[in-house]
Amino acid sequence: MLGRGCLSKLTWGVILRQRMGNLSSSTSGALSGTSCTQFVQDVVSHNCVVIFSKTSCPYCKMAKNVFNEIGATYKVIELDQHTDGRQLQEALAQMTGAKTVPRVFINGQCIGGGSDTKELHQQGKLRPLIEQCTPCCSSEGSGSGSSSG
Ligand SMILES: N[C@@H](CCC(=O)N[C@@H](CS)C(=O)NCC(=O)O)C(=O)O
Ligand code: FES
Repeated sequence: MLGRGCLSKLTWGVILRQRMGNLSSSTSGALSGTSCTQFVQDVVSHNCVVIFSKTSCPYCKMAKNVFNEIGATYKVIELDQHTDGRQLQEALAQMTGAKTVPRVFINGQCIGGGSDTKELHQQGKLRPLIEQCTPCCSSEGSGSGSSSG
C-alpha cells in the first residue's frame, strides 16, 4: 500500500491530464497514500477544529451542531464531495484507528467521532480543548475571533 505514494500519483495525474487535455477528468484525485496523511496533518495543524465528514451523515451533523452550539468555528472536509475522499478516509483510518465518519480533530489531535464530540461537550471538556489552540497558527483558533460562518 505504501508503494503507491501520493506524490507519484499526483505526478501521473498531472501528466495524464496534460496529455489527455483534461477530457472528463477521472474520478481519481490528486492524493493517495502518504500525501493523504500529509494533507490531513496539514489541515489539522492549521485549523483548530477540523471535521472530516460526509454531507448526509447524521453523526457528522451531530458533531457540527455541537461546535455550532458553542460558537466555535470549524473547518469541514466533506469526504463525499472530495475527489480524494476515499483515500483520505483510508488515511484517517490508519491515523485514528477508525474508518467511520466523522473524524473530529482539535488542535491536531483526533478526539474521535460524533458521539465522542458530544460526550466531551456534555462533560464540559470540549471548550477547554479548543481554547488550547495556539492563536498564532490557526486562523479560526481562538473561537472568539470571526463571526463569519
Ligand atoms: N459512534 C460513531 C459512529 C460513526 C459511524 O458509525 N459512522 C458510519 C456512518 S454513519 C461510518 O462512517 N461508516 C463507514 C463509512 O461511511 O465509510 C460516531 O459518532 O462518530
Ligand atoms: S449516515 Fe451514512 S455516513 Fe453517517
